[in-house]
Amino acid sequence: MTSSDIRVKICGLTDPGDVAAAVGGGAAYIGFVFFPKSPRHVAPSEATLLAAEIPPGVAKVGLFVDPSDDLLDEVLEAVPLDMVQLHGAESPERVTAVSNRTGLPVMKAVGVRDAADLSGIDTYSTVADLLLIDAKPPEGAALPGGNGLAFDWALLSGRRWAVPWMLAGGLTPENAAEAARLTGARQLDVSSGVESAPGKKDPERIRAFLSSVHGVSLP
Ligand SMILES: O=C(O)c1ccccc1N[C@@H]1O[C@H](COP(=O)(O)O)[C@@H](O)[C@H]1O
Repeated sequence: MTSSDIRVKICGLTDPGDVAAAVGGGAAYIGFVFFPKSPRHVAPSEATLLAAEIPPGVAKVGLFVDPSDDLLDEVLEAVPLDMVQLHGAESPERVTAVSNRTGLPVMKAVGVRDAADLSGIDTYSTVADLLLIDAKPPEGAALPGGNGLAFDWALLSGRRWAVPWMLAGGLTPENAAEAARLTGARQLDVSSGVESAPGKKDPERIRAFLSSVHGVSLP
């Protein structure tokens, strides 16, 4: 077992006070949601202002769901993103195309409900710079992520991929350390677990999440 600091992404920020809580608490990544159906959606102009509060060394991630090239261009013109997160049904070819178009590292989300879904992770490990292993949304869900739903973490036990990966789905300040220990994840992504209501981040929960994984011993 080694004790190491886990890198955390706080996703779906819409408010400068929440950005300050995330940065002050040691987040490695801040996520902005460019998906109008999400309660965490921000316009490019809003994200520009929030991004200005983020110091170098903390990565600014733009979350997109099956984005058009026009949307990618519009956002990238306004917001100095460091990474693109693709959270829709993008094919491996589309992941490569987005990477080439934006010139940014691409993190591809893969939904997991049961063991049969694990092959999807292998598929994207050859084209994405980072994998985001998230719970599959419930049937008919309005959002493909950000549902506060966890999957069976034991499915990932002992599994490794050729590229770095991040664990997401239903993480909270209460379960994040256990999730990291069980899966070996060295990076975690959280959205609804640090909110007081959908789209309303809670700075206390952001700080609690970040301190809960400090110094966790990993396999
Ligand atoms: O947060 C959203 O609104 C969202 C919308 C569309 C796709 C993904 C979204 N969020 C991502 O979902 C996972 C898990 O979120 P949660 O912690 O279970 O609420 C996370 O990667 C977010 O980046």
